[in-house]
Amino acid sequence: MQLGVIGLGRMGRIVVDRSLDAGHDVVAFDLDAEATAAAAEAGAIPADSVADLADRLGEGKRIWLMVPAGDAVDATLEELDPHLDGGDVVVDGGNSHFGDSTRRADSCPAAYLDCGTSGGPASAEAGFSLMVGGPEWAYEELTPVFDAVATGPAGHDRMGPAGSGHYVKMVHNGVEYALMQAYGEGFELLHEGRYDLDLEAVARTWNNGAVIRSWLLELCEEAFREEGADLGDVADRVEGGSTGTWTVQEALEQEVPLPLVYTALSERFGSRAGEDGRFSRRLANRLRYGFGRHEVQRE
Ligand SMILES: NC(=O)C1=CN([C@@H]2O[C@H](COP(=O)(O)OP(=O)(O)OC[C@H]3O[C@@H](n4cnc5c(N)ncnc54)[C@H](O)[C@@H]3O)[C@@H](O)[C@H]2O)C=CC1
Ligand SMILES: O=C(CO)[C@H](O)[C@H](O)COP(=O)(O)O
Repeated sequence: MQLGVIGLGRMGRIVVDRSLDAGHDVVAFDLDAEATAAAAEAGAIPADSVADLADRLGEGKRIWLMVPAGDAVDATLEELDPHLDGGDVVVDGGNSHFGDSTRRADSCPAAYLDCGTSGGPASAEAGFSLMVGGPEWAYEELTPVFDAVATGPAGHDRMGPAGSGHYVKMVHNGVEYALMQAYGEGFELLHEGRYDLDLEAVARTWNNGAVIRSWLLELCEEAFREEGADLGDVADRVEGGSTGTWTVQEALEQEVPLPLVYTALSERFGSRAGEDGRFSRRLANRLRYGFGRHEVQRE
């Protein structure tokens, strides 16, 4: 299949590389010319604008957007609009709000797939987990690309109609916040508590057979190995928060109690309000680098 990829940062570049590896042809564009040139070096056909990318794709365009959520998605869709028709498919693989995605699906001339993407840049080799919303025919049409970008056929599925893919990814991120909070609290007590413990050894032991083993816990182990058991100069400041905020807003609207997600989100806000250093938040700060390559805030 021929795939156009717009947005070649940490995540988009992985979409390009995994698609190329699976034998697909890729036309690539990023506002940053260096990112486009790097994708070309890897084997993609470079485009010098959104219009150029659309021209190079011809009829039956399949286009994957991996730009920051919000204005960049709308700006790209506006540029694509005159080049699209009902036989084309656009995938938004970023962390867009599900409400934005349903609005875009309504106005986009092409079939529109909202695709929640999990795994982060750290999953370049293993592949992502993809949660897709939108028309069934478009999902089936893009399945060879989803097979390539995900861990394989089991790593993606159609969640339902427009918006559902990003809705599921929003809730996924709420769970991610709560899990980070839970591990953070446990390690904080172990760090402050009555024994002088090697937290890397604790995490390694837990990761081998314990009920609470997980990839996030492997990233805790990695963080202690690389930063030291006291997390060195990793600051008590946790950035991000948009997807967790949306999760809590949706829970309030649906009257579903989500105290853990709300607490984890509040901890992030607290970390940015000058409250004093908490080990749990320092670990959350470092874990965001582990899965997302988000910059670590340091003292
Ligand atoms: N980093 C992560 O762990 C994950 C990120 N995501 C989502 O994937 C999307 C991309 O994230 P990253 O790759 O991490 O960001 P990034 O900042 O590494 O890359 C974004 C790229 O988009 C380009 N760009 C921005 N506006 C553009 C436009 N109008 N036209 C063309 N290119 C444009 C930038 O030059 C940059 O190369 C975001 O929505 C993010 O929330 C989703 C899952 C995990
Ligand atoms: O979607 C992701 C992981 O699943 C991204 O890494 C996202 O940026 C995480 O959210 P936040 O930036 O609020 O920590």
